[in-house]
Amino acid sequence: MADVLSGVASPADVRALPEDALPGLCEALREAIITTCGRVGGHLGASLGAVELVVALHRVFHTPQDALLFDVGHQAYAHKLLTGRRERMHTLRQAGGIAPFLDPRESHHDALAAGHACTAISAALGLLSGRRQLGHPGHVIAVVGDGALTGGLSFEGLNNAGGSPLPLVVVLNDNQMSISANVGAIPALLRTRNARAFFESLGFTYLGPVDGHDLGALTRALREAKASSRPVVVHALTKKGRGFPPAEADEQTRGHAMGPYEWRDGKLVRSRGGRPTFSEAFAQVLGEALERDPRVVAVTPAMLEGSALTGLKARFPDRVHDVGIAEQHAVTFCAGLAAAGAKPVCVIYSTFLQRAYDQVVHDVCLPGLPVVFAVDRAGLVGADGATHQGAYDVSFLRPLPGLTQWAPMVGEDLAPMLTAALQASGPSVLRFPRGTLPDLPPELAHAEPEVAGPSTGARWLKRVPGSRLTLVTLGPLGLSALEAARGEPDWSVLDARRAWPLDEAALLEAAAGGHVVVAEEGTVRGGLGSAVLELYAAAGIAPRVKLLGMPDVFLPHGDARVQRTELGLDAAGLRKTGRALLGEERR
Ligand SMILES: Cc1ncc(C[n+]2csc(CCOP(=O)(O)OP(=O)(O)O)c2C)c(N)n1
Ligand SMILES: CC(=O)[C@@H](O)[C@H](O)COP(=O)(O)O
Ligand SMILES: [Mg+2]
Repeated sequence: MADVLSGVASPADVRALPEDALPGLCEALREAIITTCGRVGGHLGASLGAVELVVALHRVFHTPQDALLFDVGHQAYAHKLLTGRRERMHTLRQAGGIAPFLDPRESHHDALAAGHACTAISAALGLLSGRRQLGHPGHVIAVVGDGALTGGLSFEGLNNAGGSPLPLVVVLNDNQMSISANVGAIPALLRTRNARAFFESLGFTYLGPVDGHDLGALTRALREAKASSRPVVVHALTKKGRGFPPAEADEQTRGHAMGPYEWRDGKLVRSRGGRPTFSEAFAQVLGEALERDPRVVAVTPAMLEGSALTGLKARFPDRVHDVGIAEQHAVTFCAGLAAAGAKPVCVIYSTFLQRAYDQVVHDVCLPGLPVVFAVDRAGLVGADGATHQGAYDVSFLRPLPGLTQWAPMVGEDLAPMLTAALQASGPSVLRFPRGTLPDLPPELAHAEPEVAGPSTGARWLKRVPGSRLTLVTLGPLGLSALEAARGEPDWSVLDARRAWPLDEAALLEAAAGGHVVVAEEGTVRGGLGSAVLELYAAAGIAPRVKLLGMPDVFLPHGDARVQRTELGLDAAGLRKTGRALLGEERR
């Protein structure tokens, strides 16, 4: 089977295959996807479901002359395998390896980069319009999921495309799943005859529904779409996880994303256990808040699973809202809930909050509504790479008047910070990272009331009278700083606890020794470190300050722990920076 695939180095080879070789090609692609994800993890379910679609697209269209755009890009492993990346597929999502999503810098068969959902239709229409304006021929095809049709950006694209004469091809890959089961009215409509009327009324020719695993039917529909002189939608019905029974049977996500060790010897092994993640610990305290106060509600834009809210959704079906891939709506919906007197907690990944910036500014902060943003995946995210890094939330939220930004260091911080946020009269953020909860270090184990205490200011993790240097940190980095300061008798460590507003008195005290290192897992530019420098400038003092964090580049995929070390954010790196800062002065 693998032999069919090894003879395919480019889409031209796919087109050259006889029709009767295609089922074997699809089987080989599935085998390669399952093996790759088994070894290194990845977006298994969506890629398995799109195998026939990808093969049919490459049979009918000719990339790169024709531009093929996949929404998000998580369903496109077959496309990667058919476009010259097969031999490097084992490096998927690892440092220096094949990218998690699509990127023209990796292959000229990838028309545009993505990673966030709902961009494909707008991007494809822009590409087609630009190509036509510049006299370039070629078709442009946007492959979008049914989940993407819960997002407003997709509809902005459909509105523009349906009113335009350009022959954009939209392939709707409808598997009735987002990450979890898809939600809302539009996915329901897609399974009725009204789907045709819906797209036709938006100005598209509608082809389908077609069985998205029937190569012949798909190829015929795509050929018809290719011949169209108007915008056209090909509606393909697919099954997420197709061809891998454990993924097909996974009722929660149909194998949406798998860790590397979850499939062994043909069996799915869910390698759970160990310490809970920050998301799970947050869901636990959120559950307690939901129990305690009937006004509390939780809102997620399509990330029930990743945000560990599936259990809460089952327990509080009417108070945990999955609103679809609709970050802007999620935030403004929370504004409405808060205006009604409810206490909304918008649980949202840092990277996806970017899409709802105006809603945070205009709908929540400007009226000062008490919405709580639980900002998950804040900091390095690892394998998902540049599109998903939680790099910017502190920097883009810090200028907003009245918004308090909490950063728990340990799991014990979550409950008091959530309580403070729920009691506040204005908006708050709690930012926490991807990954498991850290252990309490011995220094703090005995001081639990202080660690878990209701203090609203910064927290001295180590306070040495007359210290020469203070490590100021945000979130779990406080633990690395504490480790770095062990054996350094004249270093103090201050956990800022909030990125904004600052605990000015504590931070001015931190500067008294003349040396300050500020470390955070967010972009250095505009982050906590910048805020500390602004404070010192306003106070007219000039300690020697070194800022550590995420640099001024888009950090690619890789192992987050390794990246943390490379950025000098582990204990050894912090110690080295502190010593260098003191050493520079000696010289
Ligand atoms: C703006 C944004 N929000 C959330 C996500 C997380 N996400 C990635 S894939 C996905 C589900 C997409 O569903 P669909 O478009 O139907 O594709 P499928 O996975 O079913 O093939 C979600 C919610 C994202 N990538 N971008
Ligand atoms: C493609 C996408 O956006 C999601 O599937 C994302 O990869 C989930 O990330 P987590 O694994 O951190 O939940
Ligand atoms: Mg889907």
